[in-house]
Amino acid sequence: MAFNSTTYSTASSDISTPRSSSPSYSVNSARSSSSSVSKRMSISSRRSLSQFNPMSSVDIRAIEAQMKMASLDGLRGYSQNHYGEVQQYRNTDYVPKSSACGYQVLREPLWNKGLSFTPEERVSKNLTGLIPHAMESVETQVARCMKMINTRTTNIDKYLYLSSLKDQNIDLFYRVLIDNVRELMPLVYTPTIGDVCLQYSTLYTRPEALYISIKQRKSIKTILRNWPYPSPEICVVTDGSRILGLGDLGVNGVGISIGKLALYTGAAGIHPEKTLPIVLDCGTANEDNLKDPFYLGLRARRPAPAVMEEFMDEFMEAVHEVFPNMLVQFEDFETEKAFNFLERYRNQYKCFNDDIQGTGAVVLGGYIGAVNLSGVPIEEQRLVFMGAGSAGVGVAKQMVEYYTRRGLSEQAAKDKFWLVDTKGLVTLDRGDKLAEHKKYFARTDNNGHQFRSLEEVIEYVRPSALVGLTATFGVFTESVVRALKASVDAGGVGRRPILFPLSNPLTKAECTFEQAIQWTEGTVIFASGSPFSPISIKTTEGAVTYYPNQGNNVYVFPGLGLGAILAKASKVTDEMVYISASSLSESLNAEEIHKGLIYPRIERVRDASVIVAREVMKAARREGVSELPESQWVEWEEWGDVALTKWIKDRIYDPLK
Ligand SMILES: O=C([O-])CC(=O)C(=O)O
Ligand SMILES: [Mg+2]
Repeated sequence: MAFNSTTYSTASSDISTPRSSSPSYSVNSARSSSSSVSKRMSISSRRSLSQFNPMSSVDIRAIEAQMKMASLDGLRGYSQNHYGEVQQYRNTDYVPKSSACGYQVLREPLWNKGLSFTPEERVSKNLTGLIPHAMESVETQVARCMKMINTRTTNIDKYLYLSSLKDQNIDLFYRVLIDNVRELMPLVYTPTIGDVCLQYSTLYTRPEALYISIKQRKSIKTILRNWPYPSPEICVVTDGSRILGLGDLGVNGVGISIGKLALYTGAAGIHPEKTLPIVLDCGTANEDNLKDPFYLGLRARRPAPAVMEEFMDEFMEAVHEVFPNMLVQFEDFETEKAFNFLERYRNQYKCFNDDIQGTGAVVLGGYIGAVNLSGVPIEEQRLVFMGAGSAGVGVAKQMVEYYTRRGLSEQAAKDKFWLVDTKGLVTLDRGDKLAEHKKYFARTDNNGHQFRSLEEVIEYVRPSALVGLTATFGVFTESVVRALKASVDAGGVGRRPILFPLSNPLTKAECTFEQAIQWTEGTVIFASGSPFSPISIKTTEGAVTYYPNQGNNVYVFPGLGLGAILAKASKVTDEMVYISASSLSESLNAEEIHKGLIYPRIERVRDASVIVAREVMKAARREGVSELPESQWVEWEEWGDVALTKWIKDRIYDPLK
């Protein structure tokens, strides 16, 4: 493979006044020609600075003053709390005054441009000799990274390579991720991130998040102010108590906050400087962690719920005070806490819960498409949910909303759902103390009969769709899936069963794609939480390829967050969440619809996020929670979606382009 490359010579001794004399260099590629490179740079610098304005109202004069201070103070300013503000100049004409500063440019992941620095920048930033001579196109650098990833044999090693790239050159990391999302998303996110969380204490080399321990609860504001970047706008916070389907991982759960935020940037273009991963370290019930000599968290049991609630109140207040614009995404809190905190804070702060609302919306988004493909009319849809935790109940509630918007009464909509947990069908008269969040869906029409197994429930309900959110591998057995197919077949020829084994990571999926295809003779409409590969089956008429769908909340939370931020929403309303689902279902292109997919291909996740963000923004405005000026909305109303879409696209991060 031949890559574009540029050679040049610029010894600083050749050039006494860098800005007035041009270095000599020869260029092999039109794309990398000096004038086009520097032109591109200056355009991207301007764009990059202006990107901040709508999202954080940066005061340019304050920045200029800060720049002066930074260049006067040299590296001293860098180590202070507010050095992050200096970083906002990385794409402006900020010129470090000493070669030590030049070295610092290479050491700061948000400034480092790897081998993309132009000859002029190498001189003006005192980089000459500090990096290899070659000036490479972005494509070449991305190809090198992919080669390095592909030479590693384990997914954890691939993850570690990517993580260290992120630590050195953020722009390149995101370019590599965005351009290779199908291959790399499973590494920076589920399923690999699950293994990373399991081993986080051992893999740890450097901090990447805020670690707020319950022992430091009086210092939360100070800790938040220690974050180096000045005005983050989105944080993903977990207490590690239910990481994916892996249970309580304590402080090691921080990997999920880091992974989700990588996707806020990769899948929706929120600038990396605006993202803040947080773990609340409140101890753990995980014995393995408590015994592990490398464990990095508090070696204590989790506090009583009331104490946790006080701590959470303090955290939310502190975030609001230190970063008033912050959108808080709750992630992987165990079920009771997840529901409690969402209810407690949703009207007071800008926040949402990804497992209840994000998963709810993404599954609804896919279900809308699946119903159309299934041939089972809406009136005949009957859904069994295996798993009645935060995700199960969150998904079912979004679907109730879908049905009420189609004219059903709330009761009739609710009656379409049968939730099953480890004790069997959730009924009001089951005789155990039902958790609060399960009561809404508890059946009362069971005539005193209790159904203890999933098979019994399927036999009784004869559903059209089966959704799994149990965090238990293999719960959808052959007999369960065949019974689902039989009940759908009984309704008429050509009908297709909907089967969503959604638990993460892959080791927790309720069944595999291959099993689902085999047990339904290929008729299944399938979506899983973590990605399965397509399957080719040889038939007498040649090979048939079946494509799975990934019903993961990555199709929702980045766009929902981007929309809430750009709309300057004061809170995230139910309508905004619902719209994220319905707009997702409308984001497929003709090719995807033709292929029978129910989600856009993952390569198009950024396109889908823009659509979701746009519709979420409009919903925020309808709901009266957008704090954007009215004149702006009036203008968009005149120009329609095209103008708003362009406005969003102009604000999203697309590195090294
Ligand atoms: O992280 C994911 O892949 C989806 C999710 O929120 C979960 O499983 O808790
Ligand atoms: Mg989650």
